[in-house]
Amino acid sequence: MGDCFEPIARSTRENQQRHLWAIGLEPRNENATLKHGRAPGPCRCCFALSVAMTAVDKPSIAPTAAAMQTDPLPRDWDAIVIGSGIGGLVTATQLAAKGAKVLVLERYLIPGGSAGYFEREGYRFDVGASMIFGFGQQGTTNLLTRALAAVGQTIETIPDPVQIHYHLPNQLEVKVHRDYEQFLQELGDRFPHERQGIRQFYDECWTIFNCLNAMELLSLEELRYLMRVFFQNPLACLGLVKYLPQNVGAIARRYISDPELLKFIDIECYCWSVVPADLTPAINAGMVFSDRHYGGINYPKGGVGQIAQKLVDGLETHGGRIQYKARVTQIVTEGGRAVGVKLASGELLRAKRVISNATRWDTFGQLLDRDQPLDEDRWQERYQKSPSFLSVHMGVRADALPAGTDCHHILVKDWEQMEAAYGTVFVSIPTLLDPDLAPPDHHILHVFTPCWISDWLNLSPEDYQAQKEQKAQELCDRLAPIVPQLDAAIDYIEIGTPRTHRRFLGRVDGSYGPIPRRKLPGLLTMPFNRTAVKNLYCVGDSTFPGQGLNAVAFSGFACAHRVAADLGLV
Ligand SMILES: NC(=O)c1ccc[n+]([C@@H]2O[C@H](COP(=O)([O-])OP(=O)(O)OC[C@H]3O[C@@H](n4cnc5c(N)ncnc54)[C@H](O)[C@@H]3O)[C@@H](O)[C@H]2O)c1
Ligand SMILES: CC(C)=CCC/C(C)=C/C=C/C(C)=C/C=C/C(C)=C/C=C/C=C(C)/C=C/C=C(C)/C=C/C=C(\C)CCC=C(C)C
Repeated sequence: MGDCFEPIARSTRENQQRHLWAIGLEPRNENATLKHGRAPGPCRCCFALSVAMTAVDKPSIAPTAAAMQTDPLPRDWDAIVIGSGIGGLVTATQLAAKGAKVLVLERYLIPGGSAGYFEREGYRFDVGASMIFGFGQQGTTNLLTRALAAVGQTIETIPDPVQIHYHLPNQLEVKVHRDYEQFLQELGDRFPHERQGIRQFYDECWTIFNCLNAMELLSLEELRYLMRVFFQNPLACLGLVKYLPQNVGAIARRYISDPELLKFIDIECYCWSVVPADLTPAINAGMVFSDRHYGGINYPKGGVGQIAQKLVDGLETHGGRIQYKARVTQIVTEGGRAVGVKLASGELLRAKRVISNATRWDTFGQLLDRDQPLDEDRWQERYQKSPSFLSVHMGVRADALPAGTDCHHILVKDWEQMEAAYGTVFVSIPTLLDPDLAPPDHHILHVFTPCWISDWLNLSPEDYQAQKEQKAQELCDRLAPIVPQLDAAIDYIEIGTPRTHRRFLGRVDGSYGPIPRRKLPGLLTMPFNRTAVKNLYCVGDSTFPGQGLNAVAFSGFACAHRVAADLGLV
């Protein structure tokens, strides 16, 4: 177990490369199952480490060589960021680039949160989805490209020619091609009577996207910025004002009446917002439905985990620091203002500003040292936790995949079940884009489906294990349209449940994020970054504009801008 217990002396990069994300180690590592007689995969040292992390909670700093030569930790930070999800890291890097002294505290061993990775037996698995927006080269909505560039980093990416291959009820097979016209043609061929409505609907989404993509994207809580963008681009601003309170379902029904096509628009939304079109904000739909054809879906070479790693590299070269195995247990306030945080080790760290990348439920329900502010009660009355996921990570023989298989798939058997637990199946095969993530002649298959943590509580270890295996088998059986002989081709399999997501991502109930309890006015009721507690900010998917890497990157840009303005740095 020595290997993993030496991160203090290692560079961040080495620490991360040695790490194995412990998704399958819940509650113990025997959940990893290998077929074809290879020895069980997860290494004992990492199991020990994951246990050590929760049991001992002894923080360790994993500085780069450059950072190791710098001074010891300052006593007073300009900003402390709780959590190194992409929202937290974009905030931290933006602040560091503006000259702030920033410390990121991460409870886990590597950065990235749901955009992290883990390695087993020569496979590098993405913890979350592998469908990445925000890596375009033009406009202003390419927020991942921009966040990296701001701290001198770039990532090689691989373009995905098809965003999603849908396998839907009534043999509705549709591919969302990167080429917009090809996509419209294919969908129109299936619904020829709606050809015009289809174009009008998606074109209106482009109108939204073009407004966003024409302006600098910063904090909507900063009046000087709002005035500047308004004078620079009044029409785009007014366009966004118009769409902010709208959901996309109403826009779709303006142009489309075929009920099956409206169901298709629902799954187009559900697969990233986890709610149907009537509950999905129009601005987010405008982003997703257009950017996939503009900047495109691009996979980072080396896996999704590269994004967080490069942001950390950029943070450290700009004087920021990150501390791993540093679980924050309390946000400390004095006189009603946030003044610092307490770690599980008992250490108290002070900062002028505290920024939480944990979910709002965790931030205000668990971490804040005083009663939850009334604003949060109101927010919880409007938004609820989305389900979590059952995730099956597999290594499979390459010859099992038919030629021409696409990277991302969605399967729904029965429209009535689309929103039900286990109703929609998501599939990512990132090795079709980056073969280096698996051993030669093998692929990674990440299959996941929404489900609630309540299904996985109060089970004995044996029942928990048996339920995992049963549900994973049911999921695999549903993959026949994509991988006909899957069972015989599996080389490695590991199953994560909502409990795994809760434990290793630190997300309440393993939730994917907030979803509206009922129809709300678009994005209008999503909170920005400031909170009711002075000097405490939130960032990530429980802030405007919600889930998604590009969305939380926006939230990071906005949060850093607001904090920098409050610190007098802009
Ligand atoms: N394809 C995609 O678009 C894609 C892929 C992966 C992830 N995602 C999205 O990324 C979004 C999540 O990003 P995010 O930035 O909001 O957060 P996150 O949940 O990914 O990261 C939060 C981080 O905070 C850490 N943390 C939580 N509580 C802590 C505490 N008390 N002390 C120290 N650290 C703590 C966690 O360990 C984690 O690393 C989700 O919306 C998800 O959908 C999208
Ligand atoms: C001045 C005046 C008067 C006024 C003002 C107005 C204004 C300016 C306004 C503004 C606004 C803004 C800026 C807004 C923004 C927004 C944004 C940025 C948004 C974004 C979004 C994004 C998103 C939503 C994304 C998402 C994504 C996702 C979630 C993804 C996911 C994925 C998955 C999960 C899938 C998977 C699948 C398979 C596997 C198949």
